[in-house]
Amino acid sequence: MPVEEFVAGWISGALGLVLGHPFDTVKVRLQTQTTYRGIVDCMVKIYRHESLLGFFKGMSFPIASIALVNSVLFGVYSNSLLALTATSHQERRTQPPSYTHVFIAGCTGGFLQAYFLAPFDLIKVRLQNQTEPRGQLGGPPPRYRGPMHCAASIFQKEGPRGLFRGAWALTLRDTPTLGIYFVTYEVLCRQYTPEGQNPSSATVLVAGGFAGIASWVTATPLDVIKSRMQMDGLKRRAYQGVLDCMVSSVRQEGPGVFFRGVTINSARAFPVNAVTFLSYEYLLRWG
Ligand SMILES: CN(C)C(=N)NCCC[C@H](N)C(=O)O
Repeated sequence: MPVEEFVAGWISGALGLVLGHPFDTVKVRLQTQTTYRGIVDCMVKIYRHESLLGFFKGMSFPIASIALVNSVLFGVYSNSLLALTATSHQERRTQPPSYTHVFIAGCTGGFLQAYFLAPFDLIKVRLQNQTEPRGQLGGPPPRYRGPMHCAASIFQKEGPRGLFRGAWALTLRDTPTLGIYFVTYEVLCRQYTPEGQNPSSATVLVAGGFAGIASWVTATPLDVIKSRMQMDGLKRRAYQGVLDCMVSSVRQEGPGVFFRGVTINSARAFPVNAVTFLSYEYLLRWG
């Protein structure tokens, strides 16, 4: 099993993550809180009340976990393609796999990474939703003092299963959309690359960016539900499950609720995934 795919997935994911985290914080707030009038209002309020640091809340855990999560995604994707087509990463330029195989391998990667991602994503979302400024004297203390405290208090109150709150919605979000992610990337790379050659850096950047947008636009409805399920139960339980969360969100806020955060999700997705794919391709070519 080629391990370089896992290492390349880890490093490229970490680079993308740092770049996209401020956008991610704005997206999570828009999806789960009703106090913001839009992207700009949300950014201004975060900056005023919580300073620049407010945009980076909850980032340390994803950084620590990206090694595991992205290497599972890219490693499982590439090794599934190897199992389906018997071609390595290098051989795939001369013998390109079918889009059906790319889709199946992407879905497999997405399905497996969701279980590794679930507890880390839960902690990230809980910390991103804390609006208290850091270290302000006299103000109410935040519920969670940091990622470890957050993990420990969820574990204490709800047991190990509590750490997987929202995992089902996350799996439903990531399985098909990671198939779409890798298919979009492959279609665009093949479209703009002469046969048998490696795609140029510009092609990789554009294909990676659009793969990010296509997958996040289709992922947004379940992303909203996932974030709401993860925030549920802090005060009282509002939802019985994924379906109940969908129905009551639509009843209360209309069908537009499924596209809450789609603009910021797409704006974040382009640079994050352009950088992720560029570094992934280069690491594998040098490796
Ligand atoms: C639509 N989904 C869930 C994805 N495309 N997931 C792949 C993640 C890529 C990158 N770390 C990101 O956060 O955009």
